[in-house]
Amino acid sequence: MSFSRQVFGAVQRRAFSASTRSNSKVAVLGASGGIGQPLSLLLKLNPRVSELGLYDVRGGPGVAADISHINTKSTVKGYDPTPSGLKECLTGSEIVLIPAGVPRKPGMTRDDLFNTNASIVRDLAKACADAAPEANILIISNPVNSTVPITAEVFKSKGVYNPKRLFGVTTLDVVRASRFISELKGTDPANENITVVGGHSGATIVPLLSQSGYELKGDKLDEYVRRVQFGGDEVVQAKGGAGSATLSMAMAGARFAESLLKAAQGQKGVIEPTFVDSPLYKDQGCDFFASNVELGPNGVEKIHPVGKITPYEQKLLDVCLKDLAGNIKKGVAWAKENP
Ligand SMILES: NC(=O)c1ccc[n+]([C@@H]2O[C@H](COP(=O)([O-])OP(=O)(O)OC[C@H]3O[C@@H](n4cnc5c(N)ncnc54)[C@H](O)[C@@H]3O)[C@@H](O)[C@H]2O)c1
Ligand SMILES: O=C(O)C[C@H](O)C(=O)O
Repeated sequence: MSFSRQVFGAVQRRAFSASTRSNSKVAVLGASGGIGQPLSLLLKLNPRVSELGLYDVRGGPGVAADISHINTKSTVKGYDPTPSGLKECLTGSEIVLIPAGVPRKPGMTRDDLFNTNASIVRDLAKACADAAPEANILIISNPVNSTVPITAEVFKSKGVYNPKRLFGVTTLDVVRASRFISELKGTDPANENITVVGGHSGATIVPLLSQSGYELKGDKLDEYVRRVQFGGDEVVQAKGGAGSATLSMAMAGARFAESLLKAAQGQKGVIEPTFVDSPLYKDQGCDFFASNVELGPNGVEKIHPVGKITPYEQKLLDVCLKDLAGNIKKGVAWAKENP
């Protein structure tokens, strides 16, 4: 049963019927924010989650108190920004989602967030490496192309890096690519699943429409690709300085967490696009790359190659790899200089 169906079922039936393991603790770091709150709400509605830890530099216990009244079985606890609060929130977590950090304003690129968010993610990664070294770490904070390599460096420096358990969440790009093609083709977006590879910013986002069997030509194809690559900017503009995508991101983050939980609980063939430590383009300076990844009880089970693409898509990929290599290099260098 799909997650959205489970959510609606939960709300309507007041009880969950899913056969689930009872020990999946999930932590959200940045739980009071624009993404953190709806993401925590969706996780509370997920019967696969037994315990929710909600941490933020401000307001974690308030959000937790509110969400804890929802009549699903999981327990919820909020944590304040004390060293013991963060440690307690993380201890025993199977999944840690990190949407902590500042969002863009109009005119900014995701890379403009680097100076603020790099240290936020580094410090939270240190706490994760100490208190939950075996958890699946899901990085949402931008710029994802750099914050994921920063997290890897932190885990490496503490001797606990497991490349199979670190994920940059790029699900929103696939959600958008699927929704936008359904608008053009008049199909049900729930049945679309467009492959998107690369990274998570501008030209590093590469939708592979040809693999879905659809064909767009000329300006129509250019416009579609541009909309997928710059969908985030659409929301930033529309919010006029009040932040970036939060609700759609919460849905995407909850979907990815659900997929990891399904895979951990024994379901086979769970595939999600995600930005991981990947062999695919290491020879071009990209130690991390988003492609379809089969998930399993140990995190990354199998990284799928990009597959057959058109000459048009190859050009997009070439531009992507150049930009992405720079973003990754920047994150690694910063983490080494700012341990
Ligand atoms: N990966 C994606 O597809 C994607 C999509 C949308 C947004 N984002 C990114 O997610 C991040 C959060 O966006 P938002 O709209 O929720 O921002 P927001 O400002 O609404 O919320 C961020 C939250 O992080 C908290 N925070 C800041 N420093 C912290 C720390 N050291 N420890 C714990 N919490 C801390 C803040 O108190 C705040 O509650 C941004 O960097 C944004 O660019 C990524
Ligand atoms: O656009 C942003 O800055 C937020 C996020 O990365 C998005 O794709 O919506």
